[in-house]
Amino acid sequence: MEHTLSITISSDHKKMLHEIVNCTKMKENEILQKLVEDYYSSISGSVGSPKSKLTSKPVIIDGFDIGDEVSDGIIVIDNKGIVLRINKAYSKITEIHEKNIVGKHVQTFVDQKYFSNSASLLVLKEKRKVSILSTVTANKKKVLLTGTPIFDNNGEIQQVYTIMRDLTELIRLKEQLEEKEKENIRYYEALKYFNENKNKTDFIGQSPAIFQIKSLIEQVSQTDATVLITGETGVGKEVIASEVYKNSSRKDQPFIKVNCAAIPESLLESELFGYERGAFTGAQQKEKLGLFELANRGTLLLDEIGEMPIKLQSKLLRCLQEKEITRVGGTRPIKIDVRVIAATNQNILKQIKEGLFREDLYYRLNVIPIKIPPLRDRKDDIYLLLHYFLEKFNKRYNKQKKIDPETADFLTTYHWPGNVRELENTIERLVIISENQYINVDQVILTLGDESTSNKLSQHSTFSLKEAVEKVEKELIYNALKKHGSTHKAAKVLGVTQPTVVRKAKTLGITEW
Ligand SMILES: Nc1ncnc2c1ncn2[C@@H]1O[C@H](COP(=O)(O)OP(=O)(O)OP(=O)(O)O)[C@@H](O)[C@H]1O
Repeated sequence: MEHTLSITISSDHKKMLHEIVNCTKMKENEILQKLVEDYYSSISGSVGSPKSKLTSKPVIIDGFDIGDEVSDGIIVIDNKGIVLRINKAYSKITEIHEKNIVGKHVQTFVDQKYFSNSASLLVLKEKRKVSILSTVTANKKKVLLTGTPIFDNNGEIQQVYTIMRDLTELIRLKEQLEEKEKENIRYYEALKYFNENKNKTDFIGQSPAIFQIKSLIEQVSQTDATVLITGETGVGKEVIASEVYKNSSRKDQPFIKVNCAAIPESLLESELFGYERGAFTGAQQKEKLGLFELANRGTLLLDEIGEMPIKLQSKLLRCLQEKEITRVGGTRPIKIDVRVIAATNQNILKQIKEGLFREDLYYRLNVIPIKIPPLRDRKDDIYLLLHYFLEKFNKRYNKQKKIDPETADFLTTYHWPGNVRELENTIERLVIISENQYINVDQVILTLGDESTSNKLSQHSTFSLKEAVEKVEKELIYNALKKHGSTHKAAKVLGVTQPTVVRKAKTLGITEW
């Protein structure tokens, strides 16, 4: 049978109840229910009732000891600052055992730097309720302290009770929320960018460097000027050459690409300039058109121009200056109308110094220089590109893989020695091999490890396997600690437990980060 219990609360108790709600964030009826339960159990004499606690511990709030039932810490001091009692949660948060604090002056703990400051002492000084933020030194926990004075009938402070709320979880949630919000903004921007550029381009990027290159492309596309594109391998030199072509008035004419490094030296001349019938032993009966002639009225990309044999460079220079070519074995100059774009990942100026590249050809090619910075120097683009490739490969392999913010963060901080090509290959591999919907940092590390870490290590053949594993572990743990600042966060990122991080850091000699 159910009974309805009606409770009448005095205005003093109402005030108190209100403060407990404020401090503990429990609901009013939850607190009342708890009090009623305690009351009933006190009548039946069970341990933990207000009465039984009252006999062993000082009063906390007007006769009711709710202390051990709540998750917030509670400390009660008398008007001299001596600690009368703490609840279990207080011990848990501060890692101070009840027997080590009860009976001592609270100032001792501030002096010994257990806490950065004390709300209880402040209440004694200011004789009013105060709320402050403090840090528990032992575990760096951020806590919110709300100290409330209890006055006697003469208006003197009798006791102070302080509620300690552990903000660690709250801060973590707040950080997570902020990260999610940032992620949403980035997603939104990436989506907006894709929608705006969907049908326009395969050239992704909105870093300041890429913006500049885009506006340069717009300007040079309208001319026939020779363009020299430089940058490390995989930065997108060919992509940019295509953009110049697609934006130019020659876009409906041929676009021919030739990799000067891929064609044997003996064949390159005839590939580029063609040959006349019977020009050399083995030449076919019929004449052959070279790539310059095939690209007539269009655009020719001379990729890896730095690899062009010096002998051929003078012929190329003549062709660019005279706008005509002579086939191998021929004497007749043939007029051509070709826009030349050259690309290289070599340092041509160094090659000039070493006598490997003609200076006059360099200046002839370098009319419009486009220098593409490495991917690691344009972090804004990494984020866009990784989502672009994720979408591309999800579509190709019919998957719905996602990248969590932490992983995206990691990918933006990685140094990408192989630039966009390496990022593209990595995302493709991750989309294929990842078993979960979310691609995580561990998988990325393993995938990158396939190529970079293991390659780097295999070059150091003096390492034993154990040493090599330790080296990788040390690097990963150190980087995670440095980036995330705490063993807890590092453990989460590395997908191991926090004690494992602490233990491994110790054995690997990581003492600071
Ligand atoms: N800005 C970009 N947007 C989209 N894809 C890109 C971009 N830059 C590079 N890529 C992709 O990265 C890969 C490598 O690009 P690309 O071949 O143009 O590099 P590269 O600088 O010419 O390399 P290499 O010096 O080795 O010839 C290609 O698959 C290309 O589609």
